[in-house]
Amino acid sequence: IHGSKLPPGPMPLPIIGNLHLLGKQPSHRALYKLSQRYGSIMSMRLGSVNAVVISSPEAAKLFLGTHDAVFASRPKLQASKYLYHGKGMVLTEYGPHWQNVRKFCLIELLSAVKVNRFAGMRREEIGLMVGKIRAASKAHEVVDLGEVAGGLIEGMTCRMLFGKKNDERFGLTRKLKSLSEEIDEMLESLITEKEECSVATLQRCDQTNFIDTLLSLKNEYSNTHDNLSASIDRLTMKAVLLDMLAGGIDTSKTAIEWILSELIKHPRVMKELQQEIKTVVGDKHMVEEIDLAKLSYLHMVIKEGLRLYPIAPLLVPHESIEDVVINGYEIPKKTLVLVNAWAIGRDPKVWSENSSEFFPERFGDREIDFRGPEFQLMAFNTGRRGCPGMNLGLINIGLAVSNLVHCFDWILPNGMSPNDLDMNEKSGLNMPKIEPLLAIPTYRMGA
Ligand code: HEM
Repeated sequence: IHGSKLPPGPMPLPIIGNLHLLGKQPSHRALYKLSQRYGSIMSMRLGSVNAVVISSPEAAKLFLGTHDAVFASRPKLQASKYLYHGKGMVLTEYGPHWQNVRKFCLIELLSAVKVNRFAGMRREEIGLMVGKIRAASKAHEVVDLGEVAGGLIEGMTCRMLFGKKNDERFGLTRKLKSLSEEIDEMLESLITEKEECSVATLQRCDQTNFIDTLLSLKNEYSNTHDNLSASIDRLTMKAVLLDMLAGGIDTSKTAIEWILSELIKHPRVMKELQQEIKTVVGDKHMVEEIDLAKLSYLHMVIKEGLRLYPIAPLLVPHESIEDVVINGYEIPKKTLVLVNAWAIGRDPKVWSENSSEFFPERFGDREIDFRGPEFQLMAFNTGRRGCPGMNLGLINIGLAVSNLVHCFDWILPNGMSPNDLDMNEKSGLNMPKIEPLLAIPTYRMGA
């Protein structure tokens, strides 16, 4: 395929291609600026790799809707080489192995039924979090809300996957960033420990966690030629567990931190939300999972937060599995596709001139949802490669945010005004906040 029919884009340099254009600011911002010049379907060369960057809902609909199947693979990244050789889900190329693993996870871990089974556990963890913040409130201490959210989500995720938390093997956030060998050792020992457990011990557990499910499925099917069990070898088990940890913890933690930052910055929205929660939960001291469906303003707040801060601002890179012509442009096989969810979330053509403001009411009279057919709210992407943990993620965020604002009022330390809150994001795949959100809680439920 010759250059003339590729989508427009900046002229590449030898060897580095256009990499120099990504420069100092976060890539989603740099790519947004370039797209304003070259268009919402833009060619780039990232080193020696052909890439296309998508920056409007219409273009996203073409690539991830109409031609979803063509773009359902992932490029081979450096990381996937040593982290279990693409045996998991997130970075695994399109094919039967990825299909089996994804199906298995959707049925055995992430379906509404399975997620619901852990409601009691989540309630316990929320209770522990509220208790800790209450103690901080009594002592007039400053709380790092990102850290609190991270601890909560890590605890809930580990209990779902492993049936326990707070083991000296954890400390995951640190480990995920360090050597893969260390992670491997941790997962290996967690699986072995379960394997060595007697059936009686396993049956005593009231909730079956994901490792148990993986192991029992393997035994159940080991004499058949079932695709699923053939797929679930030791390496796959570890790869999948790692994907769940990596995909599920930092994303929700970062989302909670951004949403609370915006709430503290906008006292009007905070009051409105606290009022809605009070009306729905009445005298209850905690918001429960069954209340979430009735909290429509909370959902608007969460959507607005993820519109402005899509935690994976360029999603996860997609790759095409065959040549395809879109809008007259020829897109060759093995093109890397980046979808700029951040740019789509701030496009004034979709969200009007106040697109960079935090204004949850914009969802009041519009039917825009994460699953929407028009690809405006792309934080999860709901196509073939879309986030399989969306429902779980939304429950976790909903529970954390609602309880943090129902149980506590928050002010900034050292007399800082909400207007001065730093809202800049770091470069990185999951747009973390540069400055941690520090705030002082006051318990709202009486003494
Ligand atoms: C706020 C919370 C979350 C956000 C914003 C989020 C966002 C995303 C995004 C943007 C993708 C890539 C979609 C694409 O490339 O088209 C993704 C994929 C994925 N997410 Fe999430 N996610 C969240 C929570 C979770 C949770 C709780 C889990 C599981 C416990 C999870 C597991 C995964 C996995 C396994 C994939 C890879 C899917 C595949 O390649 O087939 N995510 N997520």
